[in-house]
Amino acid sequence: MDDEAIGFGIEEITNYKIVNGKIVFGKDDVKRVSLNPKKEKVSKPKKKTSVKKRKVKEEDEVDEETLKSQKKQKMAEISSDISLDDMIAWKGMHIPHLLLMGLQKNGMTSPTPIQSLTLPSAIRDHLNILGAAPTGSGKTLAFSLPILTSLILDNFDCQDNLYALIITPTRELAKQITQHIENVSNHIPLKISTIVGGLAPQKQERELKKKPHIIVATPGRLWDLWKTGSEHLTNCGKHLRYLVVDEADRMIEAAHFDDLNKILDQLAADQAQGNFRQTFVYSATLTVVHKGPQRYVKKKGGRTVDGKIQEILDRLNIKKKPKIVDLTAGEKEEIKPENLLEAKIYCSSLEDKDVALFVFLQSYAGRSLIFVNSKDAVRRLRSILDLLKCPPLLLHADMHQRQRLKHLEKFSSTENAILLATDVAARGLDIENVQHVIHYNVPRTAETYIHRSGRTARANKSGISILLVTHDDMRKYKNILMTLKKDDLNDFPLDLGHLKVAKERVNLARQIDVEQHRVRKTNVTNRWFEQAAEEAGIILDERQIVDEGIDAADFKRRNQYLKKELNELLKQPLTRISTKYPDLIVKKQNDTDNAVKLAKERAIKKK
Ligand SMILES: Nc1ncnc2c1ncn2[C@@H]1O[C@H](COP(=O)(O)OP(=O)(O)OP(=O)(O)O)[C@@H](O)[C@H]1O
Repeated sequence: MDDEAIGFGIEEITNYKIVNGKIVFGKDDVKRVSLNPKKEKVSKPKKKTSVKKRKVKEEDEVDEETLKSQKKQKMAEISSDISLDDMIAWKGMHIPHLLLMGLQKNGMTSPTPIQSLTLPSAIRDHLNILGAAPTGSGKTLAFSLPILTSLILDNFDCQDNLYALIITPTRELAKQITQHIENVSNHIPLKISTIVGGLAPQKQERELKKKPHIIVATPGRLWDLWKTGSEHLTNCGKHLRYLVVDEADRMIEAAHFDDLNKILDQLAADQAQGNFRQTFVYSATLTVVHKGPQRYVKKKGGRTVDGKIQEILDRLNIKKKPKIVDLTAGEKEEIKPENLLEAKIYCSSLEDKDVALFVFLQSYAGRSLIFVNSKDAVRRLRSILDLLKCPPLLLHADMHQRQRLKHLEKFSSTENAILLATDVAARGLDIENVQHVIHYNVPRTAETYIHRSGRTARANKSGISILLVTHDDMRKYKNILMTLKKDDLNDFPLDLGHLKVAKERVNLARQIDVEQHRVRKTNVTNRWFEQAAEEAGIILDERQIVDEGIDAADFKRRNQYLKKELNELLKQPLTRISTKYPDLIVKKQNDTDNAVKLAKERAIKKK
């Protein structure tokens, strides 16, 4: 990091009012006061300062140097005498007072390492940034604070043009980023909109008519609105000052890249000559490259770190060399957050996995997030956990958006809750106090493993990630270990004292589920045949009816009997609910200062 950045006085704006949604600065004298109480002196005679409403020049007139010096001048002019003693750690980050107030309100009294290492370069030096840092380390504010700072310094005067565009892979993440930005923006007249699929496009078109300064979007819906000629988007490239691609390594994967590419092409085509735009690219796995058998490595697109970075720069069309801050690289480095404990439970069969999961959920209270690889697995596990009286909330791509958000909200607000999800929940979601992440299925890539695990142990809190592994998973498991440069994960010492009892219950639940599912499937198939025959006006041949030898009355009787038996067993508590973990889980709290120091040393070494 550039040490020059530190020591640049903290910028504060205090003499303002908000009139008609705009900041109007007072004409009072202002003074620069050190936030360091020791250095605080009686202020010098004050210079008359007024921050005039600035007409935004046509972008093609604004060159980088002019912009830099204008901003620097304003930074030097704007100061205050309000004491923010507890915010001293933000000194040198070039964050205006209005934002410091928002940060203070949210208890963010010091920047996280990725914020310390990127904010001065983004705000003062106007650099493009490529940032890699562990999950839960504050990357959202690392890219949001420079945008908000710039908007404040420009007095929100962007003539109703789109100022910043943040693109992200999932709807929930888009909503969450908007929320994080709003949380620290309560002192500024910010207009921000979330544009995602799954909600009525008409409503989002109305949102765009409000001409937000910032749009947070998923690429599919954004491109849909762009295509239909939404005014706020058409030609926005001429004025757009900030482009953020969050979870960039995911965004350039095939599933998302088509729409993203069209958006980037449009932005490039609209960009006027000399236009100064900053691009921020962030992810926890930006620099993860696959190690392992050559065949696997090739398939997963892994090469060298430099190769991967270059690919991202090329795909996102970033021409000007960015500042790269990588807090996940290095031979001995761990990509995971410091307070995350990783472990595995070896299971000899799928049945064993179900038993291990049940015993774990019964033994440890708290918020647990279970990841599976498919919607089929969601269906099966949901049914079994329901029968075992551990009902999970669900999150997968086939659910209606409202339902997805409702389940997430319920999970976030319930102390002992289970969320059963596909990888749609793997990236970015910031749910407070998730204590356990359980990988019921071994993920397909190391990146997914890192992101899933990162839903716990966020913002210096502790958490556990447990991988359930069977013999069939071994190849995938070994490949993940190789990429993460680990020999093996510790075994989680699950208390199997109640194994026999647990097995009995789980097996009953599995049996009920298999039978229920068979009946349901047969009914659905037959209903489909009947409907098709009716629509075609033909009489259904008896041989076409699927007959699995199921007698409806028989099934009902048996189903009721098994359920009653299971419910009787479940009346006896399996183990005592505990919040204590085995010894290996106790971890020290992270020391942010040390982390910053370490990261700086690393950055210097890398150079
Ligand atoms: N300076 C700070 N001080 C205290 N808490 C912070 C600070 N910056 C961010 N946080 C909090 O840390 C949590 C994690 O932040 P964020 O979601 O930005 O992580 P992330 O690095 O983007 O994670 P992921 O890689 O999983 O997307 C959030 O709850 C956020 O409010």
